[in-house]
Amino acid sequence: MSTTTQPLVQVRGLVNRFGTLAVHENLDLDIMPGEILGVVGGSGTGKSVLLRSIVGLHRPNAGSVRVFDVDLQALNGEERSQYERRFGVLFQRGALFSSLTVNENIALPLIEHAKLSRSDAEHLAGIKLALSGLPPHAGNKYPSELSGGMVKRAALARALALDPDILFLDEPTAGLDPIGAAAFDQLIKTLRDALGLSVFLVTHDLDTLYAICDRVAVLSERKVLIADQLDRVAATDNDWIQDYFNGPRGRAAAKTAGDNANREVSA
Ligand SMILES: Nc1ncnc2c1ncn2[C@@H]1O[C@H](COP(=O)(O)OP(=O)(O)OP(=O)(O)O)[C@@H](O)[C@H]1O
Repeated sequence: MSTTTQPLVQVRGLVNRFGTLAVHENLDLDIMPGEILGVVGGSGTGKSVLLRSIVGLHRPNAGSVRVFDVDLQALNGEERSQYERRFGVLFQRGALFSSLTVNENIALPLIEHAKLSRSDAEHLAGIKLALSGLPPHAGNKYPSELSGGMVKRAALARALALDPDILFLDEPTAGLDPIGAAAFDQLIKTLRDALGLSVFLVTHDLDTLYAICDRVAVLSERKVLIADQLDRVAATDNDWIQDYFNGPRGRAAAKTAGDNANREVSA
């Protein structure tokens, strides 16, 4: 992880309401350079809305989002989209275009935003495909012809298309079997290490938190209750946190992480 202490993203005083439903009230959060930040919270606590607010897909009712020390809300549309290109987003269901092949899906942002020719874009798409751990022949398939795990990897390849500085992942391992989920976790970590990315990762997957997250932010009561290293978060005196981290599934994930660490030490 980078030693720079200046946050890459600073969310301050974020307010999001839908009618009478208050989702966020004065929420603050930092994303540090090079970190994998896990974002957890009960269903409906506003993890996806937070992600969408940061990447510019949802306009908050109040508050600021500073990215690379620039307040994105203060920019006009064109200036803002220049910054937003530095975000790669993997949506919950992949969100690939079903009428395009995987290669065409990955090439699309390169043609539209980087103004590359189709052949250059498809060549680069092949590289992103390989980075995401997919074989070259997967590029010629349509999303409906891929397994769930391959769709996630294809969507990750598209999120990487424009060489983002920050990767936003919304429940990337949801729906994957445990082996596929563990492999995807390692892929994210490898990409972070190799490309120096920062990763904002919304998840319900305790194994992911233990395996790859540098810090964990807990959303509760319309704000970030705590954002810290996992052991400190798990020790926090809060009912939801205790149920989540120290319930049967949390203890099992912690034990697996401990066993894996011991195996690495003795190997
Ligand atoms: N566009 C919208 N219009 C109205 N309500 C919305 C909208 N988007 C989100 N919400 C509401 O905001 C709340 C937070 O939604 P969000 O999807 O961010 O939750 P989440 O923490 O990601 O949940 P989950 O873990 O179940 O995916 C929910 O009550 C949701 O119904």
